[in-house]
Amino acid sequence: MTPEPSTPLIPARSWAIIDSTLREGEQFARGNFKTGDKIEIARLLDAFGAEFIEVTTPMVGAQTEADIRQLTSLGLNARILTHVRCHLDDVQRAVDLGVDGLDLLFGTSSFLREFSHGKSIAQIIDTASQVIGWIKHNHPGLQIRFSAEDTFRSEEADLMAVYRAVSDLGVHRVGLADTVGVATPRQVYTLVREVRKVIHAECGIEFHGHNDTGCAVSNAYEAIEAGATHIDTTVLGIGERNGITPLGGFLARMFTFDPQGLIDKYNLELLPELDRLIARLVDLPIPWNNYLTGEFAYNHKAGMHLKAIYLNPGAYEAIPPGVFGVGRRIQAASKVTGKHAIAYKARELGLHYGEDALRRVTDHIKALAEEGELDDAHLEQVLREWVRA
Ligand SMILES: CC(=O)SCCNC(=O)CCNC(=O)[C@H](O)C(C)(C)COP(=O)(O)OP(=O)(O)OC[C@H]1O[C@@H](n2cnc3c(N)ncnc32)[C@H](O)[C@@H]1OP(=O)(O)O
Ligand SMILES: O=C(O)CCC(=O)C(=O)O
Ligand SMILES: [Mg+2]
Repeated sequence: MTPEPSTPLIPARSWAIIDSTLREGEQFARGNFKTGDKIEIARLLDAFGAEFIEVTTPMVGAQTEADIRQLTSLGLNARILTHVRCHLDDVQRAVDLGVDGLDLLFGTSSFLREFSHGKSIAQIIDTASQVIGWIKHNHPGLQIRFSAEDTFRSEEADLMAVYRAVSDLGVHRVGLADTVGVATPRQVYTLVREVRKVIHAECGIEFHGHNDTGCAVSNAYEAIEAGATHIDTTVLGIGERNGITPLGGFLARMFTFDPQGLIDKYNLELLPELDRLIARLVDLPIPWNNYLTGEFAYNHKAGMHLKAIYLNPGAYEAIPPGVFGVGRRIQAASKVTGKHAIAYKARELGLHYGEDALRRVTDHIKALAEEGELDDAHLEQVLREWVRA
């Protein structure tokens, strides 16, 4: 059963995922994928239905370059993009690897202009013009994206000059990157609206958001509300520092607006497998409170919740877990349980109590559970003994 969409509806067809597990994810502390891992990740993302897969720059080295060739020869439906500096050397090394597009970037904040590459805004625009001009002339079939790294600590006038210039040069997308995860949802919304005004109508807008202040999912959502067309994600949110918008969290957010649109576009039931694959490869557990797939993401415990959950799970679930291939857990035998949950459990065992007996057995179970949850066998034992008593 899918819930009624809340308003406003944001159609899932209005945006696409650029999954960067194979690029931003390689910048995660534990991200060090081998060739076989990369193929496994790419195939599963493709089976899931990710529209784009972003991979690391071939400038990393010969192995990465060979891996990109392998990935682009797999015949995936997902388009493969490589993330490269706005430099002719990098671009020329990337164009013959079979990729569908290049994600160019240049830092525009004073931090990155001073401490990363040392270029002024005029020099950035000049270099972008040479690099983009070269790609369009020599490889007109390639998609080009230009991103202003550290967008949200850049001067708005500088950003508008850069975005207008690259849009005039014919890029397919511009990127806004919250590189240090400092942007608020309102800032993201406002800036995307402003960028929309200075770029061509057919130019897409991509958002890349880090999660340092916990806003990566909400910022991605606000970007879309304001007109962004592409969102960068990684599986489990892995990336530099504490990562970026997690694929699962983003899907959970967007599902509430257009459930059927997501079901039509993606094989959502593959999400747990994706999360498990990345958790295994980075040798970390899936967090207990992970969106949708965490061990307790669908755990129901309090008596007031349980009464309603048994009647209709939608009472305490925004998203039906089955759609994402996960199950719910009913924790009926805790100190915060109630008589409805106990009656339900008893009925499952073919046991029935009168009103008084139900109250007493419930109170007995609550008291026992003061020391901790009763497991299923213990609960069954108590319920059966109570009938005999
Ligand atoms: C926010 C982000 O995630 S951005 C993406 C980050 N991704 C990566 O760094 C990819 C992996 N990186 C690497 O393998 C290496 O850093 C390489 C191959 C790209 C470069 O390695 P090195 O030549 O040894 O340089 P190093 O990494 O120390 O320094 C970065 C260089 O990139 C330059 N640079 C930084 N941003 C840009 C840009 N947008 N466009 C062009 N050049 C840039 C810097 O000026 C510096 O070059 P310099 O030494 O001539 O000043
Ligand atoms: O290229 C981009 O848009 C994003 C680069 C990046 O990883 C970042 O700025 O955090
Ligand atoms: Mg990043």
